[in-house]
Amino acid sequence: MTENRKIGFMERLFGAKPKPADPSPAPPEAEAPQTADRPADPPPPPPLDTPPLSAPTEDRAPPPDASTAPGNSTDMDEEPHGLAGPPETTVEFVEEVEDALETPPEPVPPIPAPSPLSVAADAAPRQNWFQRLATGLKRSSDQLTGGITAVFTKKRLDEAMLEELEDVLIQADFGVETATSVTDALRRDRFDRDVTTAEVRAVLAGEVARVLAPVARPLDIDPAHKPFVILMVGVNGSGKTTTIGKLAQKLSAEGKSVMLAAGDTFRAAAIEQLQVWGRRTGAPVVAKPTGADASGLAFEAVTRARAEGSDVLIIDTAGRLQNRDELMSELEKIVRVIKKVDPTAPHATLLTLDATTGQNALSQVEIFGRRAGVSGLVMTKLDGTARGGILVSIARKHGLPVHFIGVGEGVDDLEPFKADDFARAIAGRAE
Ligand SMILES: Nc1nc2c(ncn2[C@@H]2O[C@H](COP(=O)(O)OP(=O)(O)OP(=O)(O)O)[C@@H](O)[C@H]2O)c(=O)[nH]1
Repeated sequence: MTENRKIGFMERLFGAKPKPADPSPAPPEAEAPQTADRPADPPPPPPLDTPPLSAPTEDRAPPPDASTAPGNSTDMDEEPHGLAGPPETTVEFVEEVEDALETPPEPVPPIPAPSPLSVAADAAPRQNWFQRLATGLKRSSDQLTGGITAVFTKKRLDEAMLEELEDVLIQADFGVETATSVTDALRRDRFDRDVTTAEVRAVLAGEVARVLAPVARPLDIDPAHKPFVILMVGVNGSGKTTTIGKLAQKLSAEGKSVMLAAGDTFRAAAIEQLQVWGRRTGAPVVAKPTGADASGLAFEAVTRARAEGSDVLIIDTAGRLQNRDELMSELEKIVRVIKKVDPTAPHATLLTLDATTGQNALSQVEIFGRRAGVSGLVMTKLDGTARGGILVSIARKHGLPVHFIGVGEGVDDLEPFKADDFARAIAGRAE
């Protein structure tokens, strides 16, 4: 019987009822003309789902303009990626950046980043984190609940229902192993007995929590390192800069002195975006004019943070696709140069993963891990996908710590990752 089931399962995977196309094959290398300093990045892999709430997924089309968060937009944002002569090369701009470097920023009390989501949240009664998590994961949980309800039309659990459930879970990106462990557990405990959808969701939540518990690890800022250097890496538009802002806010609120480094020297808008976050959180920002060498900037930033006794230095980097060898080499160089100032740094290299990129995230973890020595993950935009199960696939395959997850653009929408909460929210067990 098991044998029959396995054959049926493979057929369903690759045969009569295939899973939707896997976007993981890397997009072809851009053959478009390259700029003198740096090739224009091809767009990041397309999301599998309908675009999320507002601007975010738009940002991942070329150019990867990250600055659509209110307060961050500039005229420059309209510039196509890589076009010559943007205003950031003007004397005024350069002076502005240099002035910003010279003038110590006035301490500004941290204010939450305004966003359509946080504004809406302010109007409504304030949600606690679990409620926001459950709201953020609603697309995923609705899709799952709908799929499970459609499968469990009969009371008594039979093999056909288990096979269909396996499909539902695989299509939600939980991965084959998690899907089979859920159905194996149900087969073992419930076969030929009455089962409700709530019981199925409870089994799913249990399995998800079991897989995620070992990777749900907080980001430990070791005070022995001063500064504790965090390098933020990821593909274009995955949420690096926004995550840096949210992290800076959290760390400042804990009483740590934070310095930021605008290492995405390729985009003026990214530099400005970080400066806005710096003003909001009272963190000084080390920046250079667009086009400056990113590793040189990282060197300066570590040197300055050390001289000023900062507790934490967070270095932004330009978004890059993992299959762009020369850009990944540039990242390796940044790491090498940081080590010249402090051989133990970076103390954390965080990969931000956009949950809407689906299966491609697996290859991002693998290649960024190999080239940049990723120490932990931040998964953003879980609110923009119905396939939040991808986090479970990544945890099972790579076992890297997941420090934070993002379920919105607001400053409160990033929280330390907790396996149980995530499991309950995604399985629609918000009670
Ligand atoms: N809905 C939602 N949007 C998010 C989340 N995190 C980030 N964003 C949005 O995603 C967009 C891109 O974020 P950025 O932080 O600029 O991304 P980036 O990785 O720095 O981008 P590049 O510098 O182009 O590589 C912005 O509009 C953010 O507001 C999240 O958890 N949920």
